[in-house]
Amino acid sequence: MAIFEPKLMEGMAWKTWNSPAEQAKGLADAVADALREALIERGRALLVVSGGRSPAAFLEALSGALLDWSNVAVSLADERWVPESHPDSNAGLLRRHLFKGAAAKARFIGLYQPAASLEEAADKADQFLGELALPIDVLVLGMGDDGHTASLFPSSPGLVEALDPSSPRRCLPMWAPAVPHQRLTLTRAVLQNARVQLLAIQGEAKLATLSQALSDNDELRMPVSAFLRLPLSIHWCP
Ligand SMILES: O=C1O[C@H](COP(=O)(O)O)[C@@H](O)[C@H](O)[C@H]1O
Repeated sequence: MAIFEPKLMEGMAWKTWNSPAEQAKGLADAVADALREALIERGRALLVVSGGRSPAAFLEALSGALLDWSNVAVSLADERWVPESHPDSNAGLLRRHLFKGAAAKARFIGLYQPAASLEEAADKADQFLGELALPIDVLVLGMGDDGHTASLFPSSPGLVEALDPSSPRRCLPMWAPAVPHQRLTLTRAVLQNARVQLLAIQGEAKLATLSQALSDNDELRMPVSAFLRLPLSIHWCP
């Protein structure tokens, strides 16, 4: 199969894996190495991962990594506004696939907050996320077919504020076109300073979306564009 690799900014890294299983293992190795480096340099590490369907195998592989999980804090790039017991909860995804064995010792700082409205939940999450020792050491982003990343959705009210690189907000409410519509996202201001930035995508449709985002460079139409620069490494598999 001829693999088409999109034209990247000079220095940005690209890795093609043969299968989702190889991608999951390779990504988990890269993340574990970066966490080990942070633990050596700072004695602690902050990992932020994405939700959705595709990260399950990667999270499983990462849960087996040999590292000092008791000094690792884990948070989410975005969350659906549902409690952890809900099947769509990203926190629930982490509980099922990452926080097992030694990785259960990691400290989880989630985004979900019960509240009367999504806006109030985002305000509460924003306060609570003050506990994060920023900057993020390792960030693993995903991407939807519409070019959203985290829960930075092209059609959502509040997107301009969430993409403001100097916003004082850590978390904002967002509206997704797919259920569950109500989302909480980390803002670009927090995400953009991650020391190690990885984007994991699978399939030809996402490759086409990524190529479009790289050529258009229009953050409001495809918010992933905001992150398509150094130090991002992109991991793709068919
Ligand atoms: O809704 C979401 O979708 C994207 C992509 O998810 P995937 O399962 O198609 O890889 C994800 O990155 C984002 O965190 C999530 O909330």
